[in-house]
Amino acid sequence: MVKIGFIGAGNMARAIINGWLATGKVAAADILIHSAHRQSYGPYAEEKGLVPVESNKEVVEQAEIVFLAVKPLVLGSVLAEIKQDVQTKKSVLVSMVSGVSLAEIQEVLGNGKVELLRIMPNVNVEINEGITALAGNPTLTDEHYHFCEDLLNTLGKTTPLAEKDFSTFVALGGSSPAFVYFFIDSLARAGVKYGLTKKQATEIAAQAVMGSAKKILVASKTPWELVDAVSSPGGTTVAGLLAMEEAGFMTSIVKAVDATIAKDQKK
Ligand SMILES: NC(=O)C1=CN([C@@H]2O[C@H](COP(=O)(O)OP(=O)(O)OC[C@H]3O[C@@H](n4cnc5c(N)ncnc54)[C@H](O)[C@@H]3O)[C@@H](O)[C@H]2O)C=CC1
Ligand SMILES: O=C(O)[C@@H]1CCC=N1
Repeated sequence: MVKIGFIGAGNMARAIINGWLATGKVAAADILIHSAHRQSYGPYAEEKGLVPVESNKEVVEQAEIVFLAVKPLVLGSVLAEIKQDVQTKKSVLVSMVSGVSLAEIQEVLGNGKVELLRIMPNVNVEINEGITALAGNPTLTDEHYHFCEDLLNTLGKTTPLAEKDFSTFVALGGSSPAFVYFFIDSLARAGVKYGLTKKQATEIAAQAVMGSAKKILVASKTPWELVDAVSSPGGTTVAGLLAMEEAGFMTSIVKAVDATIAKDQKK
């Protein structure tokens, strides 16, 4: 089997790995992992049956596909560390690092042609309900692109995306789970204000959000038409919607997207 390596063992690496292990798409023994500190990847590797290795270089030496799951600030030093081995081994590098383009990665790696895939997943890949954007560099073969796409499709949905749109995708797909969790928590907190327990209120709010998202994905109506369908004339929903708008609901969402994009483009 193809060996898959992870450099970085944080939230995103674990979400992807846990998603694969849940479906059996990738065997634990085919996943190699290393990160900055033994205590941050050793116990996790042992718990899941992954193969812990001693250095980033070793990940590249032993894996055909290498996922870069580190923060933008450390990417440069990681690339410098593995540069030689990537050229020799001809590994495919898959970067999920936000705000770093394929051209910037290639520049650090030097002139040799390296197969690169840039992805932007979200944490919901852990429960196989993620959305992941993909952009390959010209060197990436169709075979390797489709292999990675197939791996990522088991984690939810994937979409090919022009690199110029990655910052927008970060806001709408990568960071947005946090925005939605925040919305659910706010709704639940309001339920607590009126006497529900937090657990009860969170379950009600989360189920309502999940059902609403599913409805939008299967309905032939636009979200606005669905809003109208819930809003009975003179009823409770329209009163709530107008209060949300008075508090600037849509503006607050657009501002969140603006700020996310601005931050991504500053990395
Ligand atoms: N958390 C999320 O929801 C998403 C994160 N991303 C991207 O994924 C990347 C990782 O994010 P998280 O997992 O959230 O961060 P994290 O902070 O949870 O994990 C970072 C990992 O990198 C390791 N690390 C640090 N220096 C290292 C080095 N020199 N060599 C090897 N490993 C090293 C750390 O030990 C840690 O395991 C970031 O670039 C982020 O932009 C992309 C999509 C969603
Ligand atoms: O907060 C971040 O920088 C990363 C990118 C997308 C989600 N988390």
